[in-house]
Amino acid sequence: MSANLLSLEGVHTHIGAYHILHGVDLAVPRGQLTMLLGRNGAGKTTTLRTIMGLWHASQGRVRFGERDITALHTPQIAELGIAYVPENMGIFSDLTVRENMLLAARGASNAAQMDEARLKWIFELFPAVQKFWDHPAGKLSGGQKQMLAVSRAIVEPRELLIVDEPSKGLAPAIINNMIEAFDALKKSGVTILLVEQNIHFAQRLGDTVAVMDNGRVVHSGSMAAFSADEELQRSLLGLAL
Ligand SMILES: Nc1ncnc2c1ncn2[C@@H]1O[C@H](COP(=O)(O)OP(=O)(O)OP(=O)(O)O)[C@@H](O)[C@H]1O
Repeated sequence: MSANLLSLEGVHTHIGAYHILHGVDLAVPRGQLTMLLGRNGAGKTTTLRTIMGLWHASQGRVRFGERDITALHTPQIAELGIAYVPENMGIFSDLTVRENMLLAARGASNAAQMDEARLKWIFELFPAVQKFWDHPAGKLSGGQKQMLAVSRAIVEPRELLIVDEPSKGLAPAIINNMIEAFDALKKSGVTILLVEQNIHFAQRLGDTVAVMDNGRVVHSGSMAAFSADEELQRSLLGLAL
């Protein structure tokens, strides 16, 4: 069994006439939390969308475990055990938190059919999901919406959880809650890939780091080594952690 749950090898992605990814090599080690960093427009979201089959690689390979998923369609990729929370979170504002959760739970037509132990575990990770269970999701704060989005993604067991900018626009206290929740998720054995702009969030949670620039991964390694190298951070991100 490979040490990497997910890997991209030489991935090129075109969006219409634009050549966006120029040979992305990325490894997401099993059981770890990998942070994908990079300046605005570096290609992070495009990389996530290519993994999920929302864009298709024009060259290169995406592997999930032993499987080549490069040409699969998004529902097949999700079915294999990958959950994806896009930047806009995909929440239905007019539906209640409960209804949003139900839509994500395959096979459950009412809350009583959702896996009770799993739901209890999600409520422990994200108490706001329980607190606002019967409220319209549109009324939740930004942080609560993000918690609901991640809860939806894990309502069914998944091997890999991919989240685009989970800390975006959140107040520091809420960011701390998110950090605790992702830490608990990681301890439960889920492999996680996060795109982040918040460098402190990245540093506190990441085991592994990959930095993108101009449609390529230009650095990868341990987060500890990256955190200790201010010069490298400055040259890749234009700032120090
Ligand atoms: N639908 C699209 N059509 C044309 N160009 C696009 C499209 N989506 C993204 N791009 C371009 O691709 C490049 C990479 O965008 P992407 O969203 O992947 O970057 P990112 O690293 O996630 O940036 P950010 O941190 O700002 O979200 C950018 O130059 C962007 O303008």
